[in-house]
Amino acid sequence: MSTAIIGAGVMGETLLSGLVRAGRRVDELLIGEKRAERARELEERYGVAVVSNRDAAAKAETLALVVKPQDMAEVLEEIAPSLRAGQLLVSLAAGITTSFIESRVPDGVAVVRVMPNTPALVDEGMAAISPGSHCDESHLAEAESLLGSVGRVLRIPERQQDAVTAISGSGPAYIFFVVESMIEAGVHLGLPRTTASDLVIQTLFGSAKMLRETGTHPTVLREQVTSPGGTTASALRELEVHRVRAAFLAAMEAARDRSRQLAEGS
Ligand SMILES: NC(=O)C1=CN([C@@H]2O[C@H](COP(=O)(O)OP(=O)(O)OC[C@H]3O[C@@H](n4cnc5c(N)ncnc54)[C@H](O)[C@@H]3O)[C@@H](O)[C@H]2O)C=CC1
Ligand SMILES: O=C(O)[C@@H]1CCC=N1
Repeated sequence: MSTAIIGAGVMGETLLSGLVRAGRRVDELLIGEKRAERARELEERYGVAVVSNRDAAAKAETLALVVKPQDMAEVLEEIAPSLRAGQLLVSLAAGITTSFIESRVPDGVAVVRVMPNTPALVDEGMAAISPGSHCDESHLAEAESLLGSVGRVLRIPERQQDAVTAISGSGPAYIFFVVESMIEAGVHLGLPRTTASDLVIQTLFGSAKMLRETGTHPTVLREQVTSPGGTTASALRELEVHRVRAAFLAAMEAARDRSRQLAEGS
């Protein structure tokens, strides 16, 4: 059973490397990639075959579509003549709906929409998957196995995908932004950059592990750190004064709205 990845940029390579780590045979993987230099790089790095999108569509049973939303219509136009009923298209593109894809491919081609994220690179990804209208359990299971090789997978109704994109799809960027900000603040407080960086990264890792392993609500965990009249209370007051909570709400609404716009091709 061969699987093709069309579009091997950041997310395409993340998926490819995860499949290889999970033990998928390289001769069962195909890549379609527009940039010749990038194609060569991946051939050298993974020993994987880079073929035309049409060949990938003709040969693979499952195709992961990992191009930008703005390039999706062009790719579908290119591969549609080579597709046949029974194949599975797994789209990882933000905003693009299953109906957008289904209306551009032959009847009987199954479509699953996925929102992955980059922590998949270290097998700690979070992916949300939704079935299109011609999907059965075997298609969902195949998409689950594809994304399950690089992290957790959740099945959700497609109407939730834009909100999911704003949380877990874009989410790693918010976390990295907070990390950058805390390191920079540490430098302002007089710490060497490497010390500040070590402190922030381990604090993030430890906090994430506490959330996952204790299952305790984040409010309770935050209260445990906040001694009455202490340092944390002083810091948190500043975050409230600077409306960080409201900023997250506005930021994530903007991401959700942008995901909706991408579906319209802008
Ligand atoms: N980067 C991320 O964190 C996430 C990205 N995504 C989705 O993944 C998709 C790809 O995003 P990135 O990897 O960040 O972008 P990217 O720009 O790094 O990768 C896109 C790749 O597609 C290739 N490409 C463009 N047109 C092509 C065509 N006609 N045939 C073959 N290859 C073609 C480009 O050369 C490029 O290598 C997007 O739809 C995005 O919404 C989803 C979740 C997270
Ligand atoms: O920024 C983007 O559009 C993509 C989708 C989610 C994360 N990266």
